Amino acid sequence: MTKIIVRGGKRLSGTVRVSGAKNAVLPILAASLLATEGDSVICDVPLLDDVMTIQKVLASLGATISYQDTTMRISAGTIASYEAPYELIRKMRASFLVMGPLLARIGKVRISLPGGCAIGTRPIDQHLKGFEAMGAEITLGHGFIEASTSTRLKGAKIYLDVASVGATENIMMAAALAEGTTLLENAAKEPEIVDLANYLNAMGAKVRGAGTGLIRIEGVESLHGVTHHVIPDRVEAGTYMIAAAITGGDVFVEGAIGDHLTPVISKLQEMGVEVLESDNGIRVKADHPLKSVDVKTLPHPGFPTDMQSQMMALLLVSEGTSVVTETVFENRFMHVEEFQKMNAHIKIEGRSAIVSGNMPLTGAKVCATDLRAGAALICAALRADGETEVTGIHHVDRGYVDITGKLASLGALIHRVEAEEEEQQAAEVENVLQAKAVAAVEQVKEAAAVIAAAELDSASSFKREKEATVLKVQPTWA
Ligand SMILES: CC(=O)N[C@H]1[C@@H](OP(=O)(O)OP(=O)(O)OC[C@H]2O[C@@H](n3ccc(=O)[nH]c3=O)[C@H](O)[C@@H]2O)O[C@H](CO)[C@@H](O)[C@@H]1O
Ligand SMILES: C=C(OP(=O)(O)O)C(=O)O
Repeated sequence: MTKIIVRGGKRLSGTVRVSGAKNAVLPILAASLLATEGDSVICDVPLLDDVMTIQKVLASLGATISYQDTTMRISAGTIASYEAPYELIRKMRASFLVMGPLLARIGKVRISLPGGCAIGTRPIDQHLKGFEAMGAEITLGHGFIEASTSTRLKGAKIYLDVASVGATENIMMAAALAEGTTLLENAAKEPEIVDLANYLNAMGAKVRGAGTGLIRIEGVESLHGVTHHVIPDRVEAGTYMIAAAITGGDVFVEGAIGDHLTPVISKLQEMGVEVLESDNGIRVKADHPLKSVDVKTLPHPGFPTDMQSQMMALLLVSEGTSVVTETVFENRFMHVEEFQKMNAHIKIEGRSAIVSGNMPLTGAKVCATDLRAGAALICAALRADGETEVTGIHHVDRGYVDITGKLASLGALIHRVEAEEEEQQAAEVENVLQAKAVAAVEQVKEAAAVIAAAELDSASSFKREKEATVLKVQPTWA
């Protein structure tokens, strides 16, 4: 089992660079399917497990992909299949984002219901409602969705019941090639939506209003490949800001954009953390004790649900009691049980967690129940007394580029043990034990031999004595 081992108590300092945003690059790579001409060149791609998964989905549909360092080149001139493979779609929620581009580009798609982190039920009704409004016929059965349209999709007025990030992105991509204008109301406003709109517009689309609740998309006949730089990952940046604050450290998070992190920055400042924004990053300085604050997750520009568990880790070591309320997903408190193994005192009441601050955290064996839970446990471990072993690392690998390397560069005592490495270590220990056992047997044998020799020696001297005696008592006639 792969694990990350952290010895807590080190104050972090130095500079850490943020990678490209996972939640921006995934829809952008899906949108590359819309380019009939020219290659799409995507720069600052974070090389994460999720990126590898979507790359495989695109390849299975007929796109050609190559990459060098963090630059990916996609050629989607030919789409060879309308069927997205089940094994890939079930692995990751964002792979469902190929539905909009496929419908718009070839008018047909067969895709399984998506998987992803177990943080709630995560329906896709708003995506489907949007496609249906644009003229797609949709059937559902046996865990699969089939959608088709005999003509080009038609622009429509679509009101989202919830400001869903994924539905906004999927509908925006489909509408980019639809006939006529689409008005998307109650759209999500996340920075990743704006990045996708910028990418689509560079490809030749006409998307206006991204970042507000009303997006207007005027459909165009075709789109072409372009070069695009992905925005920095605000959740990764926020995680390093928490890591700095929880250790009472002083860290410059290079590349972090203040405007994308307003709710996180303002909560940190309320707690007494010094946050200094500049053109090329954000510096975080903290001196304990920190004050407790209440946090409620909301769609952007509210406090991001993807930062809730990391924030909870920080609240565990602040003075007083805090209330953390999760309104975006109905089951995103699974990290609480793991924190409790580290001596955290947290009580869940409905959609809120009552967090007792100022608890001396202790190292423990814990498991990442989802991506951000894993990051939060690592943050708590940086502050805990003793050693913490975090398993469930495949979740963390979905969203953090080299988290151990980046934290170690800030002075954290952290390392990763790969499953094979662990097996190898176990085999080495077994070899050593076996060698010791063999040596012990040899020693026992040697000792036994010595004893036997001694016994033999005393037996022969006894025999010699006896013989001597016998000789002595021999009759004179012999
Ligand atoms: C790859 C990606 O970008 N993932 C992010 C995206 O996920 P994702 O796009 O899946 O999240 P959504 O914004 O769609 O989900 C928000 C809420 O809307 C509900 N909902 C969503 C769609 C739908 O058709 N019907 C419906 O009821 C969901 O169950 C959830 O309660 O936004 C989430 C909310 O900021 C983040 O936590 C994820 O990190
Ligand atoms: C929940 C997340 O991702 P996904 O939507 O891909 O499951 C996340 O990034 O925290």
